[in-house]
Amino acid sequence: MAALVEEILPPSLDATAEQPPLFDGTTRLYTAYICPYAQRVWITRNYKGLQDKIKLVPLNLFNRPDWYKEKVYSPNKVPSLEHNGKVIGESLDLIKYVDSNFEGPSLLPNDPAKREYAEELLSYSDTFNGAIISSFKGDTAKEAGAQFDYLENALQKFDGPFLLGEISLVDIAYIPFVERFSVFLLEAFKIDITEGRPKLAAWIEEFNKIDAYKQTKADPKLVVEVYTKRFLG
Ligand SMILES: N[C@@H](CCC(=O)N[C@@H](CS)C(=O)NCC(=O)O)C(=O)O
Repeated sequence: MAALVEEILPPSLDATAEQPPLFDGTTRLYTAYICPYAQRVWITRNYKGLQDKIKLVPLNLFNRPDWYKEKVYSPNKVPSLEHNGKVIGESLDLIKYVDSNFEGPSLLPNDPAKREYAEELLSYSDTFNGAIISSFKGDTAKEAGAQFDYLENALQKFDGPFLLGEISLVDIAYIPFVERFSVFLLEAFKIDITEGRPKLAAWIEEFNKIDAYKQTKADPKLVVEVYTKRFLG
């Protein structure tokens, strides 16, 4: 369940910050507020009501503390999760890990047909993101449009506003990216991704009602700034 009271978010740690204790029994999500991969795990944690069980350790990715790579997680990326004496990474693995190793509502249905489709959609997410990012330097409307059509079609497969009907890890895997692409495409290309895609529009609207998600949304101004620099520079 979503927390009723809005969580006060801790400040991001930069290169000057001291390392929090490691393996002291606290479960920690090393994250960055701007990172869509980390946001997947953050939403999962919030949705399952694990705010008191999984502590957020936000990092400033532009001025990262050396101890993160040296002592915590050598790939030096976020997200990573410190739990039970080890640190593990990769957002798609982490959302499944958090779903199956912690309490709270399950975020994967038991229905085998839905499970199979979940895997298909999860493994498609890198292709989806990659195609949209490369569309920024190509025929944006056509190439990005094809990816949003894919989601629009996927949303028609099961009854209900979410990809498997009910909300699941699959929706949580896509929303951080759709959120950023939607802001950036509108601002930089005047493309409204919901135009002519009623299912996608309803999906985004449903998400915006969920506190577990709302609290994780990225600052749209920062998204535009970072994306413009990274993809149009
Ligand atoms: N495949 C990874 C990707 C994580 C990732 O690329 N995170 C970015 C921030 S959004 C990062 O930490 N980049 C820092 C770097 O690559 O040095 C996952 O799904 O968790």
